[in-house]
Amino acid sequence: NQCGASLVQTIDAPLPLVWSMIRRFDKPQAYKQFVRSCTMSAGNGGIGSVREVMLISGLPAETSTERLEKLDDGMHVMIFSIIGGDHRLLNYRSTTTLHVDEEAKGGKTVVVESYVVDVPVGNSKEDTCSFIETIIGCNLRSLARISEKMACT
Ligand SMILES: O=C(Cc1cc(C2CC2)c(-n2cc(CNC(=O)c3cnc4ccccc4n3)nn2)c(C2CC2)c1)NC1(C(=O)O)CCCCC1
Repeated sequence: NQCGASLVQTIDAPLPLVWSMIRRFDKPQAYKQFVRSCTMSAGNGGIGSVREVMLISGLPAETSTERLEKLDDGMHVMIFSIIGGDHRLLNYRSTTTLHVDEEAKGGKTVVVESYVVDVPVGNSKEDTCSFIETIIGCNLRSLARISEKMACT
């Protein structure tokens, strides 16, 4: 029993700049505010790499082990899955793609992040989606803030 959805964030910054932030599999803390640090336990950031994510203190979970499934610098697609950690997200898989918003002059970037995950026993599909989408929403707004600030300078 899985749930999933897609979230969209428009960013007023050039696609290459936004992509340079997203593609750093070894540095999720660059814009994910619940992440304290990250170390690579396999690979050097390319496909098949595995990262050990340490969360900020005060959260129910402390760690997450995640594997990079796809990183396409031509199509601007990144896919990672969660393969371990002291949390309750099983079979979580995230797909993030970047697009240029042709309508907006000055070339804005549209980020689309989709996920699927098993609904944990004891939780409803709605609760699970709401829980995950709150965090993804924070991450995408943080990415927008940081990218737009970098684009200004
Ligand atoms: O951004 C982050 C960092 C991140 C990663 C993690 C867990 C290590 C995976 C957490 N977390 C999770 C938990 C323990 N609760 C669960 O497991 C959990 C699972 N089902 C639920 C279903 C319904 C209600 C509550 C649920 N509760 N304690 N802390 C956080 C805390 C909540 C803010 C942030 N993670 C994602 C990313 O894009 O990197 C985006 C969000 C999804 C995972 C990937």
